[in-house]
Amino acid sequence: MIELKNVSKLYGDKVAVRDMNLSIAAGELFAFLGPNGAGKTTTIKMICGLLFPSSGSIHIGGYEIQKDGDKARQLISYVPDQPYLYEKLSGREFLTFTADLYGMPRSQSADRIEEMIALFRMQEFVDDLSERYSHGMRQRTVFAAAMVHQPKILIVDEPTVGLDPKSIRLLKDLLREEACRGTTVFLSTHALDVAQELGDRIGIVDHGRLIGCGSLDELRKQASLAGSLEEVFLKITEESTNEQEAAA
Ligand SMILES: Nc1ncnc2c1ncn2[C@@H]1O[C@H](COP(=O)(O)OP(=O)(O)OP(=O)(O)O)[C@@H](O)[C@H]1O
Repeated sequence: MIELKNVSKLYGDKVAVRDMNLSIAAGELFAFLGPNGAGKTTTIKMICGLLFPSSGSIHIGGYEIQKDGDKARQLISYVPDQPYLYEKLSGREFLTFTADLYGMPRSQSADRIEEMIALFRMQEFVDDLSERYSHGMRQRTVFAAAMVHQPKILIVDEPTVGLDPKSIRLLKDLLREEACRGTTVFLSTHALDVAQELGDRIGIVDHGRLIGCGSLDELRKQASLAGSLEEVFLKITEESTNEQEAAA
């Protein structure tokens, strides 16, 4: 569903993503990890078609993102780490606006919007202006909007930051259910417990390179460790840093 072939991205001389190859199947929940500045956001922006690779190719549902960007983007919803809303719209108006943008007929979108309001427990605030929303309410509204047109691919950046434990549980269950329904979920996070609990596979990126990719057991083998994802992550990234330093 998501296919990156030899993808690199340069900002001037700075290599943000280096020769990345990655294939993510339909219905997979893929967790993407990496230290600050590793290249995660750049990779996400390229998958969403917001940035183009300097070299290599990206296919989304079979569509090449540079040639068939509109068709590829139609399959994707992106939930950024900062939930942005139009302050003078209510949550319900924002959901309607989003459904309109995706070309959903009003007869179809009305029921789907009600479903999303119930799923994200937005009933109490959905008709208030979003300028009054707390961070958690904003996050839930942005998620509901991202899912209103039933995207085949859901890309989420740091979804649990600033949420209370109940909302985190709701979100984790939802992402798992979406994947079970066949949605491809690409989850970028620093929360290793979330990645360990949810990820079918985990990709570790460092200095723009994919330095580990597989199930937790496969990553444990790579690190020669039987520990938690945190221990495995630290070992793999430390080895990568040592290699970089030796090469330099
Ligand atoms: N617009 C830009 N111009 C120049 N350099 C950039 C730009 N955006 C990102 N970079 C650089 O590219 C590298 C990768 O950045 P990116 O934002 O993709 O990392 P990240 O893994 O998302 O980091 P974080 O976890 O801190 O959000 C960093 O060295 C960053 O400084």
